[in-house]
Amino acid sequence: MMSEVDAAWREWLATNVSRGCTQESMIDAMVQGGFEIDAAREIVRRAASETGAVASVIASPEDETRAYHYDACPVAAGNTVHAYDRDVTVRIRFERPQVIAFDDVLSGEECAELIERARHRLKRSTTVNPDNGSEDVIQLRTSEGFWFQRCEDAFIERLDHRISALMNWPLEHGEGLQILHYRQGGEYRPHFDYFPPGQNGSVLHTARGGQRVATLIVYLSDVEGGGETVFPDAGLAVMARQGGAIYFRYMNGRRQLDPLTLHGGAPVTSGDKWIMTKWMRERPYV
Ligand SMILES: O=C(O)CCC(=O)C(=O)O
Ligand SMILES: [Fe+2]
Repeated sequence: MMSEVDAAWREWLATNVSRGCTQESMIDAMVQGGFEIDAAREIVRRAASETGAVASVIASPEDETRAYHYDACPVAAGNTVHAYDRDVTVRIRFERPQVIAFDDVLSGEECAELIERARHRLKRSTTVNPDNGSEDVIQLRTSEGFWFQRCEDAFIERLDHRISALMNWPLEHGEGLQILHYRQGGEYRPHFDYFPPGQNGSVLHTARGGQRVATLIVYLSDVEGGGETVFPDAGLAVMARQGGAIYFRYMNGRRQLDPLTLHGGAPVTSGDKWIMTKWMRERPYV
């Protein structure tokens, strides 16, 4: 457990406070980064009062525009999107944060094939260590995962093309598809998919392709109980339904990051949960 706030964490705190992040979201991120919850609460409270005092002295009209600016929705208006080789149904559009839920991104057969291919190749999921960028197994993320190489064969290539068309973002900017399996009791506590600016570990991850800009999570199975994707600061929960997906965007054209995209996978109370995730980067991921 960490209790010391080094220079990188200090900068991260100051940036997030001035950007208007909620204290709860910062506390969550610090706990994910290895801090004890009470220490994180106290550190965030102190940072908010210090930075808040400075900010109020230097406040200018510009500060009001520092809140995350929402660019136009990445998915064109309409009830269906033609994505490469498939018509995908739009279910829900949410503006703040920018979240879109879809049905029929994958067929039942495609979901089953992905699960079969991944089943024997799963490894316990890791999380990025904020200090040194290494991938650690921690309790906050109890699932098993497997990565496909981008376009590794004809089947995966077709899905990579479809997902890139759906996300309206170049295929070359995408990480390889990741499969995750949660058993009963498995969960992924609230976190950001972007690499927190100002953390040493983030440097390693953004060296290739830059920052993450958006996520697509495809549900490969229905879940008997629990397992919804939750956005605690937005008061939003999306149920896992086989073939459906959720798209959320957190970096805009000004390179601001949207703290409202704090999200997690709620505990699976009954049955299994399988998902497939695509993360898009700001630049080609090569
Ligand atoms: O399991 C979920 O619904 C969320 C997964 C997630 O947030 C992630 O893999 O980054
Ligand atoms: Fe995530």
